[in-house]
Amino acid sequence: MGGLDIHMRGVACRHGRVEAVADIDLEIAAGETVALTGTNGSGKTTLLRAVLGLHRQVTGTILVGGRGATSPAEWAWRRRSCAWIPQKPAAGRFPLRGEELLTSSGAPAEAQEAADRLGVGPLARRPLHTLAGGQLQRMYLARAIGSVAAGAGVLLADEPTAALDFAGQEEAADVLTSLPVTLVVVTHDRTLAERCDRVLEMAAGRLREGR
Ligand SMILES: Nc1ncnc2c1ncn2[C@@H]1O[C@H](COP(=O)(O)OP(=O)(O)OP(=O)(O)O)[C@@H](O)[C@H]1O
Repeated sequence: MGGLDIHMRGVACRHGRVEAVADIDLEIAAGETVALTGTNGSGKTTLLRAVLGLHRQVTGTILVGGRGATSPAEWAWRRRSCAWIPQKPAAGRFPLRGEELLTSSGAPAEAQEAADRLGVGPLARRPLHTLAGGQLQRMYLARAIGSVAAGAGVLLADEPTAALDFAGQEEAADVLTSLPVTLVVVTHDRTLAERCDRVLEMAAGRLREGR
């Protein structure tokens, strides 16, 4: 199994005066699949965004594949190494089309093939904001598959099955847990959590091992 390891020591994240994440120590081995569960607002999204450098008010140490990120070149490496399925797609200034999202994976042909397999290939010409929630999640999953084909060793997925129908949830769980990467998936979906090697629970910004 491929993948990169993740190391966190004393990680804390603030949103202004709100301490969203506190005192996180975590080791995830290369190729491990980890479900991150917990109450709403407990800091799960903030923690994933911190790994990607999308959240700036972060202290402590985060290493992916043994490498920290400070310089723009290091952050560029981190973003290539970590495929990302966001909870809410960023609203850009211009409507982004499906095929642009797929191309942003770094492996457009593989991402398009994955979109075809997931049943959203023909929708790739449409602006993303015109897709139904489940179609959009499938498009992001296809982009993540492209990112892995392009060399990402980690997949950070934020509630990737929340908008899917039952069959879609099963299919997405199969795809997510069989990719040759380290998976950290924020989810409230028990079936997906049960398929992961470890379940971690967050409450009020702190982490504990669920099983
Ligand atoms: N942009 C923001 N500005 C201010 N506070 C924020 C912002 N984003 C998140 N927060 C706060 O940080 C805390 C953690 O939020 P976060 O989105 O990380 O939680 P979560 O565990 O992912 O929740 P959910 O399961 O509901 O998606 C919450 O108290 C939230 O209100």
